[in-house]
Amino acid sequence: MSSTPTLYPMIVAAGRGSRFGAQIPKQYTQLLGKTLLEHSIAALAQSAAIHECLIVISKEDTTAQTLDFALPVRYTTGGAERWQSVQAGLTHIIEAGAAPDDLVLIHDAARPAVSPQDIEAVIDAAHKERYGAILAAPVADTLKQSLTGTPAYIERTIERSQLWQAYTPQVFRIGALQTALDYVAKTGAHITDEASAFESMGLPIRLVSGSRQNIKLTYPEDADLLSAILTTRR
Ligand SMILES: Nc1ccn([C@@H]2O[C@H](COP(=O)(O)OP(=O)(O)OP(=O)(O)O)[C@@H](O)[C@H]2O)c(=O)n1
Ligand SMILES: C[C@](O)(CO)[C@H](O)COP(=O)(O)O
Repeated sequence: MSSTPTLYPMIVAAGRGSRFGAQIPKQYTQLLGKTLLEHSIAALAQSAAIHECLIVISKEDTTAQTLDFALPVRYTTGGAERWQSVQAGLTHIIEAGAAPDDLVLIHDAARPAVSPQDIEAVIDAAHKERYGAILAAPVADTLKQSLTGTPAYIERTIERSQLWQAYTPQVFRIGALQTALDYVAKTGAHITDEASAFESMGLPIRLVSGSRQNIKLTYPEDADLLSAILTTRR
């Protein structure tokens, strides 16, 4: 394992934002006068460990290259699923010369409120791991599982003492992530984060407890909450 692995940051911004329901992809929604994508890159720029970023965009995207980012950026085209966008970004990074033991940091464009402290905590943790680490937060609410059917009724409560909600950044060894995503492609597994690819291979990924303010803009009501959080960062 290299003594000083290089860190390759990537932001995934090739989604449609269908649950947000705007006319434009949610990464271009304005909060406090800037797009979500500009906010998320500015958040990465606050980390002393990050000096540039690869942005993964959809092939129809004509907006990203008109924006003003806080970091030097490069672009590559994403895929239909989020993991395929990550895989495309990984291929770009490997073709640019990354070594298998180097690290890739993957962050959602939809998470603009990640703190520099949390970014550095998950990077530090990944440096100590064979495979990687992710930001997450212990589940704080009582979780219910519903019966099938409408209206929804409770079937049972899920014991939550070992439950976490996963965030980004997620940071992995590049060679191991490439193998894990190839495994996902071969098995056709449906995954919503890269840690799941390692789990499907029985490989350990470290959980790093982070701020619950690192929310993802998913539904319309998330916009006011994120604007309030970002206002406190000014
Ligand atoms: N094919 C995809 C799907 C998602 N993403 C990115 O992954 C992040 C988290 O995904 P999500 O919140 O699900 O975004 P969308 O897929 O755009 O939202 P939705 O599922 O509501 O359509 C977002 O920054 C999104 O742009 C991506 O790069 N490529
Ligand atoms: C990667 C992620 O943000 C961790 O919570 C989440 O899995 C993205 O899921 P989505 O369904 O693509 O929003």
